[in-house]
Amino acid sequence: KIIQSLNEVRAGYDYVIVGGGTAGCVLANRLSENPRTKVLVVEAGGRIRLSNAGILATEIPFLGVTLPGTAVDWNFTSTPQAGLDGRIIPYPRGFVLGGSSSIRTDFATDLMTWNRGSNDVWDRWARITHDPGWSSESIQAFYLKNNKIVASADHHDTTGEFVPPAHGHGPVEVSLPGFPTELESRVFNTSKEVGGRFPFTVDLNAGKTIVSNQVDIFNLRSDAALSGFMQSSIGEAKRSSAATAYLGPILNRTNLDVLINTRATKLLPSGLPGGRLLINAVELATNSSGPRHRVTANKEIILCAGTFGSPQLLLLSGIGPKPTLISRGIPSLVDLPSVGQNLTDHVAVANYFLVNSNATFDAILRNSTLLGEDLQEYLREGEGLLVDSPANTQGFARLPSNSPILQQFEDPSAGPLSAHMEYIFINLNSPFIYARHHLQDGFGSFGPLTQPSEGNFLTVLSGVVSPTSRGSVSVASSSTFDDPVIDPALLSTDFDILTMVQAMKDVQTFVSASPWAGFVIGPFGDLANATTDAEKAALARKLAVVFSHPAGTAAMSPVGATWGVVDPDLTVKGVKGLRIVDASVFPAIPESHIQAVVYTVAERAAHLILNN
Ligand SMILES: Cc1cc2nc3c(=O)[nH]c(=O)nc-3n(C[C@H](O)[C@H](O)[C@H](O)COP(=O)(O)OP(=O)(O)OC[C@H]3O[C@@H](n4cnc5c(N)ncnc54)[C@H](O)[C@@H]3O)c2cc1C
Repeated sequence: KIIQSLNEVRAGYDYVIVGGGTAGCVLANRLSENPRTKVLVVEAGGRIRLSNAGILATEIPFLGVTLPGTAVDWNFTSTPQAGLDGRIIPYPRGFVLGGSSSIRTDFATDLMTWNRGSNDVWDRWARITHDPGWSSESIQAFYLKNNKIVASADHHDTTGEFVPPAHGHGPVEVSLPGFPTELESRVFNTSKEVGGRFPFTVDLNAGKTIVSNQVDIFNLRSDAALSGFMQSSIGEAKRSSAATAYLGPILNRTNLDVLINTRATKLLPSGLPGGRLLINAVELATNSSGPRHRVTANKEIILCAGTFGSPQLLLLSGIGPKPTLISRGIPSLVDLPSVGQNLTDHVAVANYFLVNSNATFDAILRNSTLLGEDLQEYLREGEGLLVDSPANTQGFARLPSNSPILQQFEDPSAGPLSAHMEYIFINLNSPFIYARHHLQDGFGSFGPLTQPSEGNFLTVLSGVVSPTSRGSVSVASSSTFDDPVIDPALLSTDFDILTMVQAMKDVQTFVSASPWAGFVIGPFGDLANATTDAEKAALARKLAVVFSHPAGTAAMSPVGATWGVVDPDLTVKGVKGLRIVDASVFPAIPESHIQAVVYTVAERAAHLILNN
């Protein structure tokens, strides 16, 4: 059940899970399957489905534009980013049950994209950690356990649009795009026009995100006249989050308590059995000056507080680089230099094109009355503009094997099945709305630019998915109620900026093909003037933001390694009784969107914990 008061917390549980986010909800579900096992989840944010417009918006697929800085976001920001002309960028993170799988923000970055990661991604993890349990073959059972394909928003026959055995029987609902739009036909016709240069993959989640190693490869469906191929975590026109898929259905278990609006403020040690620090209790508080409460775990404490929250809690508890701890006045218990290091994220730039159409969704984004009508329609009939995410085509590409970039730098990708670059075409998915509002695509406000007051737009996001930039997360004080210091060091390497320039050039090449003739008028704004590589690089630094995929700050490494934070079984090095399960443990960022990878890690973690 959900509990809201520290007085309702039992003195002890078998497992205490810190963070009711994406991974935390998976563990809450799996670890409480046995009714004799008592589980507590502690979540800093609140619950879903409150009578609050902002929280309602967490469920509605299209509303990527309505939750800037709301109560469901931690509202973090980065440090000034030298690679982004010194800009400070917003860093959204879910502050609600379901965590980051439950939120979206005004950057339209949350498209609920569902990517398993190529086989290379997992096989590289197995190589890095020396644990074959992380190989693509081994993790497949845990991937199949977390998701299933459900009907798309328009309930069309999706036979042939995905590979059924590549999808499972788990609680997260994943669907193909519903209603076709004119953008898709242009994307697919471009693929057909250039033929072999643009091979396609029927299902990006069947092991390969790349089908051959050439320049400008977009993984497009050759026969996709009726729908696109981006898979999204949407079911029955609603976001399928860790909260709705894993937690909601089991809240009646009497052995599970979910304490909301409460933070874990510190991990409490209780001795040094066998020379290893034993952590078996957590300190909890509802505000910075309020009383502290202690709760004990008989078996394990599992940190699922995310890429920023988990290292923050380790540091505040004296587990991390000794010099940092000393400088913050925190007594050092375990000197683990890698805590908070290796922060990696995917950087993205929105490429805007002016289009010759009055059918984009720009009008609706400019008009709160129209958006209000659509919300009413969604609530009344479950139909309309808001039923789908605003993007249905996704492409991944490798740099050409003869690219000067690869001659200059070692290939940072996981392997030939993985990409260096990604492209997303932002459009609209509902012919119903098309008929009503004459909308098709538009200006996805993604980054520092706001929507112009007039004009119709196509937005193509280009991203670097194999970045070599590495940043860090740290603490400024000894309190969990102070924000962590987040420095993703975006575009801080030559590889990343050169690859971003290549991605931006690819986008322009692609929309210059004949299917876009008469539709794309030309690049909009600064993109129109950025004709040289140097000008494109400058524009990237001016516009780039993150895809919100931070990872790697408590990375896995082999048993006995002097680097890394957790062993391959996700137990914290040098500590007993403590595991970390969330995106912080990724030893390398996948070359794809990462929520499905988090779910898969969490399913394997549950298996490891229960078989301990
Ligand atoms: C705006 C946005 C858009 C995204 N879009 C996509 C997408 O389209 N596709 C995709 O694949 N991925 C996407 N992602 C990334 C993906 O959602 C995350 O990588 C993933 O959900 C992270 O899961 P996690 O379990 O590591 O952390 P989270 O889900 O963030 O969970 C951490 C939880 O811990 C809680 N917490 C933190 N500190 C404490 C504390 N001290 N005490 C108690 N609780 C605490 C937090 O409130 C949160 O609920 C997006 C992320 C964001 C923010």
